[in-house]
Amino acid sequence: MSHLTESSAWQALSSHQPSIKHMRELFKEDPQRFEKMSLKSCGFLFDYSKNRLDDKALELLIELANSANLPAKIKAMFAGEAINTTENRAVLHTALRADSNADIRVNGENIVPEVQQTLAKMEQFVADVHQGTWKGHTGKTITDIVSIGIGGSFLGPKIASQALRPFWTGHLNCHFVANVDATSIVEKLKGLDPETTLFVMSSKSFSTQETLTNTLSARKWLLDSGAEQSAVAKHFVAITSNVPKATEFGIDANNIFPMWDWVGGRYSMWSAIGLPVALLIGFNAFRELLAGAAEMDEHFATQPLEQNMPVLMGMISLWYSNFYGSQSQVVLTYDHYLRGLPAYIQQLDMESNGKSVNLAGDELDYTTGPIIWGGEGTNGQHAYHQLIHQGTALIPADFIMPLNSHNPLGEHHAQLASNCFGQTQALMQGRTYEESLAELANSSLSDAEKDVIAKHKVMPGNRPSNTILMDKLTPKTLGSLIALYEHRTFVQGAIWDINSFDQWGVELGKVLGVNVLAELNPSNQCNKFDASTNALINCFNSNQI
Ligand SMILES: O=P(O)(O)OC[C@H]1O[C@](O)(CO)[C@@H](O)[C@@H]1O
Repeated sequence: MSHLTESSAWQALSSHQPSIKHMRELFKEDPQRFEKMSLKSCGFLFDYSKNRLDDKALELLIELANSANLPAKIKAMFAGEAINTTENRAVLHTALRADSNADIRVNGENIVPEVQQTLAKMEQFVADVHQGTWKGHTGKTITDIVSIGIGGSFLGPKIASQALRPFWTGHLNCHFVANVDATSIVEKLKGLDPETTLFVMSSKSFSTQETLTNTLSARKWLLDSGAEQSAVAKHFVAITSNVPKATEFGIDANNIFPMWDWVGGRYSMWSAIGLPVALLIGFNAFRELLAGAAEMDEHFATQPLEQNMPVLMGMISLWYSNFYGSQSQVVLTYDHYLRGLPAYIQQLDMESNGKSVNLAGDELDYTTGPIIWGGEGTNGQHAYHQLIHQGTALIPADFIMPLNSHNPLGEHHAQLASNCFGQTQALMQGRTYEESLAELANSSLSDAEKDVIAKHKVMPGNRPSNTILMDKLTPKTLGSLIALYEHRTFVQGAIWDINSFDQWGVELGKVLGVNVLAELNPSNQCNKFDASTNALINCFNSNQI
């Protein structure tokens, strides 16, 4: 057994779990349950009362967090300790949104001035593009941004741009290209004018195959339109921590926005990786996004564990993973602008906490990161909610909804809200056999038929959910929301004693992919690999038309 599973809090949680009553009972017994199990902070109402929790379970979860030294680990992250131990790096996405007077040190040096300088460079660039001072090579004003990047260098800017559509200034349109599948870039470039298109190339490492290939194709598209080589400087900017490689690639040194090895890719939208967002919503709004995240940082760093939103979210999610065998969790956004958020949280959480060894490298005897998925409500209600309500898997859900719509139209928003709240209620209370039977009382079915149908209509209930409400979706609330999930991910990694900040699991596929690429040639008969891989390669080689 590991240190964690041997701990008294873990053992006590295991023994206590079977005694937790159905949530229906818990709500009946305690009229104060919502007041006790909800929290208001950073512009959110966080309702966690519809969970399989009683006072004792909550107390023990906080005890587990304490026994895993969570408070000290939070301090270590904010202080810039090298908590990404396998890469010997600090983890300081929080420094990207820290106050300009803050003093945060990496290897003895305050990194805040450098962060501020980069923000100033971004601000100037946004102003130049918006005011038309920055022009394309034929002197025309830029109208379209094409952002090229993948993973953390794509999902953050993409979902933030989508979420903040009502805040776009109207100066620009933006298109995102991530996949190496040519269809992605070809379709995005259709209808764009090379003279008025600016490419923002985002790659922390400047070595990601997809991003380099797409950038080369973008450059070819520009040059094929008749532009001279010198035009590249007017149409390409890059964000990277590998400045030498970017200049070697041909990006003008003045057009490079730095980032740093102490920012993880999936935590990087607050750095210059967020440039497409700033170009769309303007720099003041971008600063609001940072301010929202900073507010959540402050909350996370200072609030006691039992009133700390990311801590509660993290511990509740861990409760289901480790003590109920739940393998998946769902994020349901009741807001069309937030439809991309589940995919973002999926990468954030699964790339961070999809690990099977602890910091010392020992294999774990407990479950880590769950499968995160989700989508937009109410659409999901007519697709996968059936399984969440009546399937055999336990899938805790996060419901996220702004109280006010950017598009108030008739009864739409009230209907959206009623669906959101109704779903959390149905998941919690379910429907008993007796209730199902009663619903059939006036039907013409025989008693035997009623019995069968009633059994099919039974919903077990006791299915957990959190609800996160905010007044309105704004740059600030979006910043707080994303930071909330970042810190939730951190909390779980800290308890599980894993490194949430490396991603060795994605490396092998990249390396093998390069070896395979060398074999893809119509005149080649491959026999270097296993029988399946050889056959797939040879099928490809012999079918090129
Ligand atoms: O920004 P880069 O270096 O191009 O990397 C892109 C993405 O690739 C990964 O390394 C692995 O998928 C992510 O963590 C990262 O965000």
